[in-house]
Amino acid sequence: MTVTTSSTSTTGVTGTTAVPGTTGSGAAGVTPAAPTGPAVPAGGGSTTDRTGARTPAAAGEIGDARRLIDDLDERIIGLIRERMEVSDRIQRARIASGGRRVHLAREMEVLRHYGDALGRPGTDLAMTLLELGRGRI
Ligand SMILES: O=C(O)C(=O)C[C@]1(C(=O)O)C=C[C@@H](O)C=C1
Repeated sequence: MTVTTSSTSTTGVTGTTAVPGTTGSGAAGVTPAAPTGPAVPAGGGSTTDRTGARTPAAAGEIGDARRLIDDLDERIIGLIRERMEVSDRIQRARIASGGRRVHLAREMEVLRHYGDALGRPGTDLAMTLLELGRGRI
């Protein structure tokens, strides 16, 4: 199944773009443009492009900021992978010494660290990082 979203550039050109992960084939997840959506949002107003902006200036700013976010996300993913490797190394050492994979007291420290820094979503993030490191328990 392919889900498409309607988009209209600030130049008024309307097309469709596949939502990532919803295409059955195609590496880039992009389907050929086929005009479907309205050129003007329901309820009036100016045109929007794929950023949701209503002006070219805002679209440019959002596009620039999204590139920064994509770069940050790539670095975050790299750090997460690095964390997983270090976590695996610790667990192997503990298991080889006769200990258990999981060390709950340490997990509490990690959860508190993220919770103190980022609040409840930080605790959730730490739970995910721990799961990535040692699997589900
Ligand atoms: O610090 C440890 O002892 C680890 O094994 C690493 C780690 C983690 O990913 O932070 C993973 C599993 C443990 O249950 C606790 C923490």
